[in-house]
Amino acid sequence: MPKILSVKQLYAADTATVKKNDISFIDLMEHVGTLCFQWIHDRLQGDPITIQIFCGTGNNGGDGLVIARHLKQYGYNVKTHIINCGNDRSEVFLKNYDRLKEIGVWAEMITCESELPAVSENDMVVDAIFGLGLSRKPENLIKKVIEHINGSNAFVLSIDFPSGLYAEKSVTDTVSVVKAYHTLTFQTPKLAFLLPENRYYTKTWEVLDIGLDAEYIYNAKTDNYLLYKQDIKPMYRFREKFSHKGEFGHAVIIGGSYGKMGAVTLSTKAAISIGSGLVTAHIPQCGYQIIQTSVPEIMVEVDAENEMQKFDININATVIGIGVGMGTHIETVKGFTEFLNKNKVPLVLDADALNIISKNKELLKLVPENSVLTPHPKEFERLVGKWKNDYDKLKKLRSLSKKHKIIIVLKGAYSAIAHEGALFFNSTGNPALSTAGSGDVLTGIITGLIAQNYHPFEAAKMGVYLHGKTSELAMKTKVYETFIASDIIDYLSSAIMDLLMKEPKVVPQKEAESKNDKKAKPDEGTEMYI
Ligand SMILES: NC(=O)C1=CN([C@@H]2O[C@H](COP(=O)(O)OP(=O)(O)OC[C@H]3O[C@@H](n4cnc5c(N)ncnc54)[C@H](OP(=O)(O)O)[C@@H]3O)[C@@H](O)[C@H]2O)[C@H](O)CC1
Ligand SMILES: [K+]
Repeated sequence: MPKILSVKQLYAADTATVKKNDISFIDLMEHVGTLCFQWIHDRLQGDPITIQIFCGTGNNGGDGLVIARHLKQYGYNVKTHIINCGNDRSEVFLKNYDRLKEIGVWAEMITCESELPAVSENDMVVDAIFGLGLSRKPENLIKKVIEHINGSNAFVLSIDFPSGLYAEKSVTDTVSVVKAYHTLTFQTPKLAFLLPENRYYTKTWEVLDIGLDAEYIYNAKTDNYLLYKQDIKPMYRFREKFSHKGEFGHAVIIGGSYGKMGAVTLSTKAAISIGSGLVTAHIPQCGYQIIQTSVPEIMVEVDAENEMQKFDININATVIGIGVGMGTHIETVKGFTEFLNKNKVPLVLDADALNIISKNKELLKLVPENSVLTPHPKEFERLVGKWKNDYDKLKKLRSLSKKHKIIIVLKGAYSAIAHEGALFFNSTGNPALSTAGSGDVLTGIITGLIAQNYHPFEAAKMGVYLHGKTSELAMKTKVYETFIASDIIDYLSSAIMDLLMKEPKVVPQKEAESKNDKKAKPDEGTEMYI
């Protein structure tokens, strides 16, 4: 599972790599810079645009100088600038400065504002000012350079980090951070890229495997992980030939109120679609016909007329998903409180179940261990109060989950799943999921997975992953705006199939070119994993 390492661990990984792998730091930097150059070259293919490289005087700047040298040697139109960041110059920065001179290139020194080079919107900017080593907010000349880059409208590629963005704390001066289009970050994902407060600093990012010591990374302890397909795939359970619906559990969804029956419709439909053996909707009477007509595959139990009051479930439920569209009527609050007092079944709590708990936090003590809570940020704020910044929010997330031994899915662009003090960030999804009912579907998916005996932690990770994946797969025929919550359910099969497909083999470009005459089979790389 991809680990998100701390700055300290990344520096230690460097040291371990140099020590154990018989490679000097200058060679490591050469390797890193060459990878970045290759990334650029693969995309530009010799395009004569101007590439402006802005370097600091630490090792991030050193990477920039390596990139500049290789680009120059390949005939690119490169302008290299070094920003006077003070008197310190790292040893490998200086070495690469000399290597650049050796091929006849003198980097321009920017020592004052009047020396800022013109940057056109048609240029490409490589930002190699600061990386992991940023120790304070950029000021004076450096801030001016960053503002100049941001004002240019050029395509900005940041090396390792958008300069000015801290790896593990919040930015205090939002204008002194480079706003990159893309960031090539080294070896591991960075926590900073997953936080909404940093959304404007890099539109996209990717991890370059720079070959840091695998043993160090394997043994490094962390509480932050990014979930990818390879982490979810092994969880998937194939059905046996003689299996029957009795083996796949009974999911109950409690919720709904007058005018909000759509939420239960979506949740129950998602629970049955993800494979729960049986599904029952426990709803107010006003929703009876609606649910029976819209989801014929499920059963229905009714409560009071227009909202939930009694919560008298007469089913041997494997798991109960509760709260969607439920409202917070005074009688609902009363009934829900009594329900929590009596209930022993694992729960998935969403929406109004969370809103009711927010108003009486003592209720959290009644939530069974390993239940799953699925708040969106506003619901989470109601539960834990305001946070100072996104790092503080994550701290609150860990501590609430740990304190009550529950799993919390904090929904967002990188939904964070908290379990036993650790955070697991989801990597799938896109803004198409920002649509009404999307959360109700997620509740149904997670509930339906738990019904099938997936551990609630597994169900949360797999559910969030598949939910996100549907939105990616749908973009072949839809756009963000036209994708609605029902589409998530419709695309669940595709998301599961995608999970089971082997990854297409990535052939390095040179190898691919040399094999050009040998035609690839059309279905190569899409073989089923069975
Ligand atoms: N394992 C890897 O990931 C590899 C990373 N590489 C690259 O190295 C950088 C990290 O390099 P480092 O030299 O440690 O740090 P930076 O280049 O980011 O910057 C450090 C220098 O900048 C000064 N600094 C920091 N903040 C400011 C500021 N606001 N204003 C002015 N100057 C600043 C800092 O000064 P101090 O006073 O704090 O000491 C340093 O002089 C990593 O990100 C990768 O790009 C390697 O290429 C290979 C392996
Ligand atoms: K940078």
